[in-house]
Amino acid sequence: MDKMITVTHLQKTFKKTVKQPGLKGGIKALFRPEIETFEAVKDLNFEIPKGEIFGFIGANGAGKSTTIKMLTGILTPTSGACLINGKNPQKNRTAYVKDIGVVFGQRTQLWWDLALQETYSVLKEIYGISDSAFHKRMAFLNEVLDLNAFIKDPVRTLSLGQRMRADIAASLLHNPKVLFLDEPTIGLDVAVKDNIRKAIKQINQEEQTTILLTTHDLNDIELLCDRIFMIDRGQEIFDGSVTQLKQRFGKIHEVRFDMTRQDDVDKLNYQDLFSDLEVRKEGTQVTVQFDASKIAIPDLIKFTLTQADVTDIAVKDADIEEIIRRFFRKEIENV
Ligand SMILES: Nc1ncnc2c1ncn2[C@@H]1O[C@H](COP(=O)(O)OP(=O)(O)OP(=O)(O)O)[C@@H](O)[C@H]1O
Repeated sequence: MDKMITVTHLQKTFKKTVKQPGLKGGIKALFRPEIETFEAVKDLNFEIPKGEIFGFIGANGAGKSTTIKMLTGILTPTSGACLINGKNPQKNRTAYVKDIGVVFGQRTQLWWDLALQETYSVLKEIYGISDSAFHKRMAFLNEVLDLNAFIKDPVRTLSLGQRMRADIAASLLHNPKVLFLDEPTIGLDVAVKDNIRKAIKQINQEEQTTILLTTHDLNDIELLCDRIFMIDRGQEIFDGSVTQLKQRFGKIHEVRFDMTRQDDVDKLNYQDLFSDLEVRKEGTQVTVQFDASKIAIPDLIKFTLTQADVTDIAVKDADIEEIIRRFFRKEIENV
């Protein structure tokens, strides 16, 4: 398969001035600053084939943004290299930006006061897109992202979900080969997240766009990513499929039941009906961790309610931080 992104021995070191506490420390830092180096990205190596949705995952501060900034040409690596569609993002900047689209979920690249369609017209000029190519492209993006209902509205009046769809369309207007999506479903409600995911999947399948996706949402990971690459403190800790991720780090869906009677808790046996789940009992609280592709939540809840007097139910999915904690717990256990 064709390689679209190649990252070799990529490193980024930041220099920070260390300031001792107090006025004396402040003055010393001013005249004789103590410089500390901090390795935000350490020796990353990966290859992404054309058309893959690559989940780039890590806890806060792991080094994801720093890596994306190097891949998009905003930051220069301290050492190592990245090659995207055969181009070096730092060297072939003008040619390179035509190959990539970037969406930051927390920030918009759209002009706040312009109507959405005017924004697209401006981008058309910036990218030098011909009239016919532009109309064809807009028709496709309208179909996938359903922009028509709000395309005449100023960006500032759009809901967060509409704005995200509008931002994704803007990043795809020039038909890039690679799309960088940073937290595309952040802050959206479940139904809207679902729409965005469907659109991302459709674009990837119809156009073979290579997508590098950063997300803290495990449903994004499960439903979208062909492959997961996890980093912690700038270093790779996992590279594999979602199935391998689950095998290695455990189940990611969790339901917690609060029960009135200890007796019920003691008698409760999920293995009667279900296989492949993990049950933890603590006093009158029972926590079940399971794989949602094998066990449906309503079945699990129905079974529990027929077996025990339940006062509270909480459905909670493990988050990235929890998965990484599990990773380090396992590492310690295996020492
Ligand atoms: N310009 C900079 N100068 C100094 N340190 C920096 C700079 N940019 C990032 N860092 C540090 O590098 C580390 C990695 O940051 P980065 O933003 O890449 O993490 P992240 O994985 O994207 O986190 P988040 O999920 O919170 O966005 C952090 O400890 C951060 O404080």
